[in-house]
Amino acid sequence: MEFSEHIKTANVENVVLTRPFHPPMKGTLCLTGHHLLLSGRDGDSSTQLLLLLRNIDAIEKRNAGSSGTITLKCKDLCVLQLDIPGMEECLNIARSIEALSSLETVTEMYPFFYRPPRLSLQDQWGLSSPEQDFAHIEALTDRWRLSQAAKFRQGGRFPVLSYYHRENGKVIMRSSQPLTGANRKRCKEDELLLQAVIDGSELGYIIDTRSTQLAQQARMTGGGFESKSNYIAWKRLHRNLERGKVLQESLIKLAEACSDQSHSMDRWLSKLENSKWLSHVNSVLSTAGLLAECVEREGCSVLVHGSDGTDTTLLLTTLAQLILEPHCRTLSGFLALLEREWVQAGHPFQQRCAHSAYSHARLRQEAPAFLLLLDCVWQLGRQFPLALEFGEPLLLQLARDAYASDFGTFLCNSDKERCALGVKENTHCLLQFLCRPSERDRLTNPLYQATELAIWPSVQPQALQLWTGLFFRWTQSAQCLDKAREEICNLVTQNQGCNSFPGGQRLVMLSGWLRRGCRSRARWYYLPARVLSWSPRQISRWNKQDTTDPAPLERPRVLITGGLGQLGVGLAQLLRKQYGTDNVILSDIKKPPADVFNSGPFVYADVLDYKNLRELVVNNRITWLVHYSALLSAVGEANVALARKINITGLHNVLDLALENCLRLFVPSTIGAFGPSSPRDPAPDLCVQRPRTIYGVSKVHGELMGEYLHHKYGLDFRCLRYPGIISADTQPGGGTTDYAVQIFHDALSSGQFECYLRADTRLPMMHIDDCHRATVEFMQAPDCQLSLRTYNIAAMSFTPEEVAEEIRKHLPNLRVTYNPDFVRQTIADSWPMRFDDSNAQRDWGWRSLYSLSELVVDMLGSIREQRTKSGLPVS
Ligand SMILES: NC(=O)C1=CN([C@@H]2O[C@H](COP(=O)(O)OP(=O)(O)OC[C@H]3O[C@@H](n4cnc5c(N)ncnc54)[C@H](O)[C@@H]3O)[C@@H](O)[C@H]2O)C=CC1
Ligand SMILES: CC(=O)[C@H](N)C(=O)O
Repeated sequence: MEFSEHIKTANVENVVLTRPFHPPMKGTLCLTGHHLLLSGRDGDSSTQLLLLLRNIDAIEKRNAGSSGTITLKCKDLCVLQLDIPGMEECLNIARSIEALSSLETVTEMYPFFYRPPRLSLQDQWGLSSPEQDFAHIEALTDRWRLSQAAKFRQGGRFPVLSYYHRENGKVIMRSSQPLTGANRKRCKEDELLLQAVIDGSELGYIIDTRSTQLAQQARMTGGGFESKSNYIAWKRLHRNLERGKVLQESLIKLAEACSDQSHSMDRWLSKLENSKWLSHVNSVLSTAGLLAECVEREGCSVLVHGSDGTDTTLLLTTLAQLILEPHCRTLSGFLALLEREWVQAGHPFQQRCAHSAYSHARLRQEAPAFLLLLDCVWQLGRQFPLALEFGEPLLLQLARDAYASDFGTFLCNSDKERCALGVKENTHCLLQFLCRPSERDRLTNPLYQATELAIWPSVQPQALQLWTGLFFRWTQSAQCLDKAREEICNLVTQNQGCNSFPGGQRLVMLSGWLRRGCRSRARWYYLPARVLSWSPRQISRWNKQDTTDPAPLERPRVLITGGLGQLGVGLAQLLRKQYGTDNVILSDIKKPPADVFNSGPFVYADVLDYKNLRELVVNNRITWLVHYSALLSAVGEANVALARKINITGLHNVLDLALENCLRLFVPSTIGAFGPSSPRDPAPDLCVQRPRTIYGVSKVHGELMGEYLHHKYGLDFRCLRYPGIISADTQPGGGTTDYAVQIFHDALSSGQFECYLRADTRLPMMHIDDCHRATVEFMQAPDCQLSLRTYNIAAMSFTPEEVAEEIRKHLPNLRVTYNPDFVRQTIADSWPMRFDDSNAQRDWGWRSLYSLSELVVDMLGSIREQRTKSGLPVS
């Protein structure tokens, strides 16, 4: 049938179009085989609407007198209304649209007629070439075996390589379910194929995207799963991901909720929840995280499948690659990934995207699996604003083109069908087109900064948001989003012209401003991370820039590791006063005393147990991490292996966590990070650092790692070099400066003190209150005020003799003897005598409050009070 046979009325005058964000437009409507065109005048200028008929999901007609109204509900969720004079014209137009928007013959569809000026049909179709990508990997098996294995898998989808981890050599494979059936059939070739992937000693995982129950039920219809006894080295994990009708209904409910602006808050929230769309996003992202974790962290190969291997399987393999593989996060890498994992892998686009959310037609094979993928990618981009080279415009275009496109990429249900119908010879490839330099500007993320690290998505409830750019696109103006993007582009350009910061740091600072706000430089920058999500609702809420109080949501959630030592409890007290008791969690591997346990949240956390730490951070929505766990100088020298483990391995765990979860990380360093070859009086921030203790070596390592990750990946790393800390309420944990605490206790208990350092050993010291205040002030300092990531802080400097002399002003009978301990004396002799902290004073206004005489008064007063309360004698 010719197109013209579907068109009874081709032109109608005086049609009025009503559409979102435009005034009504009157003009001439014209219908062609593939488009609806409305040309009219808007004031002095002529305007046009050109709508691809395939984009129309549902048509609703209404007659009123001699005219009629047609409502067109589009697959991209836009809703248009046409008021057409003449009832017959209206009916004819509606009938034509109904017929032409649902053409079934692929070669009649618009991509076969689309011939834009600068594109040639000779242009190559393929972006990715699996043969080339995986050329370095040995072929796993021969053709015959493959054909046997293919017969054993649904639709012939035998396990194929999807991703190869270059560092550990592990792979992600995908397939369909094995056809074991009720008789538990097996296939030697399939078993050998999987066995060939892992050598005998290893374990592999099979992630089955169905629940155990569904997988078992599949046996009744000829499908099934890999039994433990036949696939000995493979461990099956079942994760129930929704598919098909359930997903489609979820999209329909969500679109319905989003299109009605009259909902009250309660109704909106309940409709949103009812749609379960965000739960699907959550399940998919969590399972993709699990898949990536199996490969990267556990070092295991993984096979993924559900039933057909063409929907949920592809969601997981695509997202895992985005999480793990930096190249997939570039524009061309991502498009090649989509081509490989969706177009070539045989996602049935034509069936799945036949209808979108508005159609009244009976559901057949529709399911928004691809849309769900794009939503998950959007969530990743929102959580890691610098990590993806492409931005939201690309995702929106893909979402639209999957349903209705000028290009042939998403036609048909498999590559085989595409080849049979000559799609590649007779249509243009969208993915190829999007890679053209002319498109890049529009599609790239101005903040992009490549990172080699995996980007682990957070799936805690607050981390996932509704993709308003897609679902509210036609109900809320996106103007402010465009403006925000424009401003970001300007900022990036301006920053590129600013020579005062090295290239990488400029962007990091920019993102820091955008995320946290830098009030000291310019109010304008006080746009928190949410702006990067382009969410109109939030922009208007957060754009109130005049307030100087931190927004309540900006309150940090703090975790302190090693919190039961000399310093942790006091810091927690101070932070809790400012941010609320529940927002500060102390942790340690020791049992807390009752008063600490009762004063606020406490959890067990071993810094060597990465998983547990990660759980704590994720479950408690931690945003600041204070890493206090360590073995101090004297104890460390007595147990080098343990010190290395806790101080270095523990630190690496914390660094990884902080990077993954965008935490502000505080790691204290020490006067012990200097050695005999460093300037000693005073020691500046930057100088030779060659410490001679494992404690000092681990601290220098920490300073350098943190600074490196800051410069390379933007980690918000902050480090203060503390002097010896003097406290009355808590005991020091085995350092070289501990004598300066013990002397007060002994002075008040026995009046005698034996010092393990020589009388003239001068070291920098500080009252614990100053130490805590410095830490909190430094943590609160805006990024842009910090010219360094590691600062010395100083207060006073004294020898044992001098402090004893000061104590004698209050306790004249104090007797001090000196019996130097070789290890601690050697350590102390290698440390600075004084600290230069002028950078901290200049950059973020650091000042100590306690002098030696004030410290002595405070220490004696506090310890005296403690002893009296406990009924102990006071000398
Ligand atoms: N107290 C001082 O004079 C100075 C301290 N610092 C640094 O400040 C931080 C805190 O110091 P303090 O409180 O004095 O130390 P501390 O030795 O009193 O406390 C360290 C805490 O770490 C905990 N810990 C040990 N192994 C652990 C593990 N595997 N997982 C979790 N926790 C573990 C211990 O149970 C202990 O409660 C340390 O990093 C230290 O190097 C730096 C300079 C001076
Ligand atoms: C100064 C320190 O780092 C600590 N108190 C120690 O003496 O080890």
